[in-house]
This record gives sequence, C-alpha cells and structure tokens, in this order.
Amino acid sequence: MASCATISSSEAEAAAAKVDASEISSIKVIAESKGGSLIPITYHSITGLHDNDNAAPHLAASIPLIDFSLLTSHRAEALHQLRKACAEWGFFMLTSHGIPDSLMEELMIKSRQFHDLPLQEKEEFADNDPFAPIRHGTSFCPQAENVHYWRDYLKTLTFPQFNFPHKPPGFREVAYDYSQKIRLVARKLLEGISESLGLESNSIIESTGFDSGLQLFVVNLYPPCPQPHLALGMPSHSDLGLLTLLMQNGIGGLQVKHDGKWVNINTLPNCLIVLLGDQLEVVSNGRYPSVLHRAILNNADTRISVVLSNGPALDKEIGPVVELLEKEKPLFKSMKYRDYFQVKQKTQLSEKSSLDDIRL
Ligand SMILES: O=C(O)CCC(=O)C(=O)O
Ligand SMILES: [Fe+2]
Repeated sequence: MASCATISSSEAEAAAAKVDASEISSIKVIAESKGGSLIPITYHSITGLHDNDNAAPHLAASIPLIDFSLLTSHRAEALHQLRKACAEWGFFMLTSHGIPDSLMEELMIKSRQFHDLPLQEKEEFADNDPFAPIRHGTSFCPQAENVHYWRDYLKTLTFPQFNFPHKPPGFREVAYDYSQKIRLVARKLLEGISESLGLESNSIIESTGFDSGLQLFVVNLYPPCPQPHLALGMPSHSDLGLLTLLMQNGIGGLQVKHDGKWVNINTLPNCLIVLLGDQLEVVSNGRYPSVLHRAILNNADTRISVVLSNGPALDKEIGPVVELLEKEKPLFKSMKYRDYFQVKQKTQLSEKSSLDDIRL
C-alpha cells in the first residue's frame, strides 16, 4: 500500500470525495478502474481505532459444528447439539448436508461469471423495490445510509416463485437446483429446532407458513479493497428470515459476534454456514437469538458469498409460537413478514434495530 507521501493530491482529493453509492451501480467497477490506494471517505465505516482488535482466535476451536446426518441416525444427540448451538451462538457450521460438492462449485463459478458480466448487462436489474424479483445493486441501501459498503449484490426471490437471471448460460438451472436443495435442508433443520424447543416437529413450519415461505437468494461480491481496515463489506447486522444458509468461495471474511467478540468464520470445504435470523428469535420467544454478523474485507482477493435466507410466508402474521406462551409472556409483537421484510430492506443495516422495534 502506498504511503501518504507518494499519493498525488488529485488522488487524495478523489478519494476524499463524498462518493455517493446511490450514484454508482457497482463497487467492482470503481475498484477495478481506480487502481489507487485510497477509498472514498463515504466508505469509511470502521471508525473505532480498535474495532478489529477483538477478533477472537481462541474461540475458533469452540465454533459449533453439526453433522446433518445425525438428525436421522442419532436424533437425540443432534437435537442436543442444535439446542446448544442455537441458544449459545445463533449460528453453526453444517457438515454432511447432502448437497453435492460439484453443485456448490458450479454455483460459485456461475456466480463469479454473473458479476463479471459487463455492467450494462447487469444494470437492467437495477431496482430499489425490495420485492423486485431480481435486483442488482451495490452497498446495502444507498439512499438510506450514512456510509456505504464495499459490496455488489444480486438478489432474487426464489420461492414461492423462482425468479433468476437467464445469464450467464446455465446459472439459472444451477441456482434452481441449489435453491430447492437448500429449502429441504432448512426445512429439516426447522423440524429439529422445533423439537429442540420442546415443540412438535412441524410447529415452526406450520406457524410460519414455511411451505409457502419466502426464499431470498443473494450472491455477494466483495472486490479487493485497498484500505480493508477502514471499510466493511457488510456492517454488523442480523438476517431477517428464519434460517440463512451461506457458502463462500474459500476466501474468509465472515465474522459472527459471540460473547461480545468478533469471531472469524473460515469454512471447511463443502460445509454450509447456518445463521439464525430475526424471525427465529421471534417464534422461539427469544430463546434462540438471531446472530450478529458482518463481512470484512481484504486487499488481495475477490470474495463471493452465496446466501439463502429462508423465511416465513409473506402474509403470515409472525409472533412467538403459541405453545411457548402457555407458561411465559410474549417478548415480541406479532407482525406480517411482508411488513418486516419491507422495513428491513429499506432502512440502513444497523445491528438488530428492526427487531428492537417489535420487542415488547
Ligand atoms: O458475505 C458474508 O459472509 C455475509 C453476507 C451477509 O451477511 C448477508 O448477505 O446477509
Ligand atoms: Fe447477513
């Protein structure tokens, strides 16, 4: 990285300029064209000098790892592990989930090819409406943000209706296969999670209308960032749905918050990362909190993550499962998932602010 002394004044001015992400449609284009060593000041999202210092390597050894096949072969043991991971971390890594390596690898290749398409070919998907079936954009919600994030995304709604771009060739077919398989894994996990709460296995699925629930399919791209210690790919947030299943291209960058510390999550090959979302915190009446996580950056490699958020049916009113309220008071107001989704996608990403709004 260049030192201050080697930076020309025009470069410094350009970098300091308040680049408004609502005026740009791709950080990839900016990252590839600038070639400079400073990022625009509007991307400075890490303000605390020591914000990164507390990434906790000693916790890495205790990251929960769940073998999906145990749900069939050793159910009691699997439920115990699920209960512990959901209550203590709101997150776990999943092995033996049955999704073929070849499918995951193919999806990663096509995801990269999509983001490598010329910008004009992606701009047809530019749209601010959270319910647009296919959207390409940058940052999170540029119109609502004070600072922007070093990320481009493709977001599509893949369930109950499957929407996906027809380019590059083959992407849509691979994505369809993956989205179907992920829904089945998520459904089985929700059955186990229900039982781990002492409920009937179909309790969460029925009360959230999961079988016609919304699946949001997000393909994130984080280009190398010349000042990774100043910017973020995504800020600290929780996801909006019930369960998010995430895979990444072998480049680390995801951190989850545990006991007040950021923990780096580097995946094992063919492993899925499962994050509990706000709707699971609501239905479990706070027993299984959604997990805060963020995406950090590096200055060498492009990172891709493919993130599928599996949520309730849009028109279902979601509150704590009634059986849980036989012995305790509700901790959350009920709300239609459609309304929660809309608010969360149209406001600045900020910790658990949307969930805090419906806490009783
Ligand atoms: O890229 C990542 O690892 C995190 C992405 C994420 O949190 C999201 O898309 O909601
Ligand atoms: Fe997320």
